[in-house]
Amino acid sequence: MSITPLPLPQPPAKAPEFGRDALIVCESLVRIYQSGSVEVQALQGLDLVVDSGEMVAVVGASGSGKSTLLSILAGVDAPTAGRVRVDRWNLLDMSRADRVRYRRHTVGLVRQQTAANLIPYLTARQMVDLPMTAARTPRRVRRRRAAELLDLLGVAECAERRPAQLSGGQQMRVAIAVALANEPRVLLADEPTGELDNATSAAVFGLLREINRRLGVTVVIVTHDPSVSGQVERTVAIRDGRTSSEVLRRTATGDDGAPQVIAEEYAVMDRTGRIQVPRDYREALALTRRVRLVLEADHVAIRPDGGGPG
Ligand SMILES: Nc1ncnc2c1ncn2[C@@H]1O[C@H](COP(=O)(O)OP(=O)(O)OP(=O)(O)O)[C@@H](O)[C@H]1O
Repeated sequence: MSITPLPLPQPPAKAPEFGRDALIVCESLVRIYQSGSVEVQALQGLDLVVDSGEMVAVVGASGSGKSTLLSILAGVDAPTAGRVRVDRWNLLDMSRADRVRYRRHTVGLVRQQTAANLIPYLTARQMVDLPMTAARTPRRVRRRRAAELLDLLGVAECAERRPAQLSGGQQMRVAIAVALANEPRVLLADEPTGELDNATSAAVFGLLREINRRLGVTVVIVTHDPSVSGQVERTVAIRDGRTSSEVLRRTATGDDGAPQVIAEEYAVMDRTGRIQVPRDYREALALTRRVRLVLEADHVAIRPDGGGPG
């Protein structure tokens, strides 16, 4: 029996470089931790592309590799293999001096425990001033910018207070102001609302959205809280150290003319064509080890194995 192959669309002569125009590109990122004789693969070939100006949430269960990813993007940790570029920096191959420059100017990091971001004996204004002093910003500019940032974050009245005199929400706002002090292109936040009550977390999210919109800073938030996807336009899910799916939200006009938020889930395909089929889909059709892929004119179908030698 002969099978007539479907005519395949012609690929472009030269495929464009993966994530060429993006601000953040992670490709096949691997991070292996060695603890004693045990190897832990925290990231197992993760792909992620974030465009300039985006606000993205990275969600995943505890241990899925979220904090590891953020530490690598922050220049605090180095990957074992793969490719990672932020702005013009190749994070896999960076001198010590460049790493300092990168951490000082390109990224701002807000850590998971609110207290870890703050210095107990400094006031809010002094803490925002510190990264600018390290960057040798003139005193006059530092003063003005610290006042502007504390005002933007809604904690202008806390400028002369130390961390112990601030509420959890105020501490987080000051920590964000500190992270923004040197005008980074990227703000990275690890569980920024993990220790806050619902109302305070909603307020902090609103602020992050405003910073993203008003300052044009690209924001990447890592959290185990799936409800966060309701707060951002794009949510990337990671599972077992790999990107598994993305949810995109957009506003469209419904039949009644009212605006409606539409959330669509996509599977993420890596460069070699691998995708992860969600467990509920696999279970619904009893998809197991072997499936049939069928190329149709405008889609690829995955069908259960019809039998035969196993
Ligand atoms: N320094 C380290 N040494 C050894 N193993 C580590 C180290 N840091 C992380 N791991 C392991 O790597 C895996 C991923 O950890 P990571 O902290 O990135 O996950 P996470 O998704 O941020 O989890 P959580 O939500 O609990 O913070 C886990 O199995 C963790 O135990």
